Amino acid sequence: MRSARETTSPRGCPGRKLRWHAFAVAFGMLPAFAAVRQAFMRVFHRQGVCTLPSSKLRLQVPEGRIPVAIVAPGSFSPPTLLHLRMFEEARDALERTGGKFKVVGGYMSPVHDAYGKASLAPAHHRLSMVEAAVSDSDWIMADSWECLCRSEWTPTVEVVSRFAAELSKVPVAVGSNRPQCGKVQLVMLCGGDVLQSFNATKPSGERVWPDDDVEVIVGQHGLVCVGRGKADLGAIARESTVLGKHLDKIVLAKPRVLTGISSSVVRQYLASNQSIRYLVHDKVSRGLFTPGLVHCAKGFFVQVRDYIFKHKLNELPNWQ
Ligand SMILES: Nc1ncnc2c1ncn2[C@@H]1O[C@H](COP(=O)(O)OP(=O)(O)OP(=O)(O)O)[C@@H](O)[C@H]1O
Ligand SMILES: NC(=O)c1ccc[n+]([C@@H]2O[C@H](COP(=O)(O)O)[C@@H](O)[C@H]2O)c1
Repeated sequence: MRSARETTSPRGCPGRKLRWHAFAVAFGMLPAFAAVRQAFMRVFHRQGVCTLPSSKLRLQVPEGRIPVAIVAPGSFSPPTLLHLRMFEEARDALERTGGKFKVVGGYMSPVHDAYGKASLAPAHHRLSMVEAAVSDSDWIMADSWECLCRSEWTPTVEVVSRFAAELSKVPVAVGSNRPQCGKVQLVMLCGGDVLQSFNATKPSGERVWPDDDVEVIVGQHGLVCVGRGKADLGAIARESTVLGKHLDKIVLAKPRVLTGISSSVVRQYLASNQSIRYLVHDKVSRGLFTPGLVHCAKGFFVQVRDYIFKHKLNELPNWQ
């Protein structure tokens, strides 16, 4: 497998972008500078700080295979081992689908703080934890565009479309053909709860996911969904008007092992001062990835504990 690091990037000068990115990340690790970092990332967006990471992309796939990249939008507050496991399940499911696809890379895209869920740790902490969680994966990457390079929450359809547009600039070789742009197909990755939410309506009567958005995400790109519980995902997809039209674009993965691990469970462990080891990647739980991450992980712990202290909670806070 050739990696993008060994090749000349189609978008030129990756070294310079990486140095800028390293500076931006190091700078933003200091919590006091979080807002400055966001502004900094936005200002330098045009200069390449927020360009798509491509170092782990596979640039060659076997003859007859469609190169596919996977993007999982989510809160990742914090990222758990099951988020990583979800990517492995999704890749296996896609590559099993009639030997049609070859997965060339995966992206975790933490949502912007402005999404407004009370359980969101600040974006720079979540991004750093995601970066730590994927640090020893040879194919999953963390992308900062959605959480740090935008000034507000971005509907997922736009996130997915931006990934597709960026990946269309990456030349990939199929078999012995010369590398060509526009070959990579993008699919969104989600858990069964998100698939169910495609049919959900807010108390205001508004759809959680507008049908037009689902039409683009699933109909134009594709969806791989990993079961989290006993829900019959096939039935959910068939019974939905918009999903039902695109069953050929939906791949369902049914993990052999189900656990109740979720970010909320991890937050509850943290809140009650219990170990979170083996629920999250070790580098996330120990915060030993970089000096920056020590800060980040401590920041996250301190946030939760401060909350408990401040509110004199004897019980677990309801962070959901
Ligand atoms: N155990 C799991 N199996 C399959 N998908 C999962 C699992 N945990 C999370 N996901 C999926 O990962 C994506 C991001 O999830 P998110 O960051 O909201 O995590 P979460 O564990 O559901 O968080 P929370 O507990 O805070 O609601 C979503 O598509 C979600 O369905
Ligand atoms: N209409 C939309 O684009 C839409 C709706 C709900 C959730 N989402 C995304 O789904 C992800 C998970 O959100 P929840 O944790 O609320 O399920 C987030 O990245 C969020 O941006 C998008």
